[in-house]
Amino acid sequence: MATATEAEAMRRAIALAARALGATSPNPVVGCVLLDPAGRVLGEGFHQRAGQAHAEVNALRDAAARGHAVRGATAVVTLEPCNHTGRTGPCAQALIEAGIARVVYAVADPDPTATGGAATLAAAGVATEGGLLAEEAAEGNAAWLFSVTRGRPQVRWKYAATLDGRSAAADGSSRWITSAASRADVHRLRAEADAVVVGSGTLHADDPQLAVRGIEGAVQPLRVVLDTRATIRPDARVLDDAAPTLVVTGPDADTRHLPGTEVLRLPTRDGRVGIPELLAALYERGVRSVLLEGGPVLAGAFLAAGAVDRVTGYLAPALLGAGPAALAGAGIGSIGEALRLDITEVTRIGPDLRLTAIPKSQAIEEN
Ligand SMILES: NC(=O)C1=CN([C@@H]2O[C@H](COP(=O)(O)OP(=O)(O)OC[C@H]3O[C@@H](n4cnc5c(N)ncnc54)[C@H](OP(=O)(O)O)[C@@H]3O)[C@@H](O)[C@H]2O)C=CC1
Ligand SMILES: Nc1c(N[C@@H]2O[C@H](COP(=O)(O)O)[C@@H](O)[C@H]2O)[nH]c(=O)[nH]c1=O
Repeated sequence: MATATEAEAMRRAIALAARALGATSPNPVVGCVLLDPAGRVLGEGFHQRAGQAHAEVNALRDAAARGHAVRGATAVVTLEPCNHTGRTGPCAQALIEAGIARVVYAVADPDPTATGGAATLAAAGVATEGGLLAEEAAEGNAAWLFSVTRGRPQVRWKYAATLDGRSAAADGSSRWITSAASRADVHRLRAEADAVVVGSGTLHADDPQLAVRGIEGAVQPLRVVLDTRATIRPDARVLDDAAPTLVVTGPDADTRHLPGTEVLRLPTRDGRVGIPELLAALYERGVRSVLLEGGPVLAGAFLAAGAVDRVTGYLAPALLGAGPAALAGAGIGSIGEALRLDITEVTRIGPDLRLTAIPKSQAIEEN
């Protein structure tokens, strides 16, 4: 049984892991704390970027830098230590070689190429225990765990609307519905995502930049524009150098006006870029989480494709009475077909409300 000190160390490891959310894909976020037999912290670390040292190795280095020997110590890790040699060596082996006597981890590694660390540790005589604070640790790694088991990124649809559910005014103007505080909060969502996606409608109406602003050290997500016929103008703000951008078109789009822009041609469905094809291609590029920023037509198409996994709505205390609804054309005709969600969070942000919700079907699956 894990001790209260180990549980406290796991909470710290989960917090450490969260610091790198949005920066590690295609890898998970992982945190690690090393304890001596009396429960004192010897070292701690987290995985900061794909290709760089894993959490366990950083914690071992931290202990060494602090002048602490780790032989006989306990490693508390948010994810089962990996068992494979990828860009870095296997962590299970590193822990064994360092003389770690006990490993307590939260979540088993579902990645078929990396799994098996617990068995390797146990075979080497290391006392190994999984499942400590598993739910909290899994929530911290939700997008990665989701994507690795399904082979597509997890999609969070974000929208801003008035209390009567309008996402733009009747004349098409929509800047700004929500407060500056809410819009700043959206930049945190962008920073946590690997890619931010909009359709050509939003592109032409808003000329959005879609980069993370105001968060120091944030890794910029890939900006993705779904533009079947490549109607984007070369001077669109989304093509500036603040972050990488991918313009996704149908197979026959004329892109001669976009020299130097990365274009991905995908098959169409009903004359528009295919969403399953898009998600598969993004996964292939290492994208594990997508922030879908609109607009209503594209959001409806994602919903119809069964590809809305999280919803974050910012509701402003304003009424419009006309103008597009937040979501259009999702192919839902009767109340029985409504996608039912569980609200998992409600927070006041300045004058607005932020709501987060998860489809009921996924909540059942994940419990
Ligand atoms: N309040 C908010 O949160 C937001 C509001 N808005 C507002 O919404 C309005 C724009 O809305 P909207 O036109 O819905 O914008 P979208 O960004 O949803 O763009 C829709 C267009 O995307 C293209 N597209 C490419 N592939 C697909 C696909 N598989 N499914 C659906 N569309 C696809 C289509 O054009 P094509 O095939 O020709 O490329 C389609 O017409 C603006 O007024 C904007 O200000 C926008 C975003 C957020
Ligand atoms: N109007 C509206 C939003 N609109 C979204 O923000 C995008 C603009 O991004 P950027 O150019 O980077 O600031 C825009 O295209 C649309 O996706 N978001 C909100 O949080 N609140 C708002 O009231």
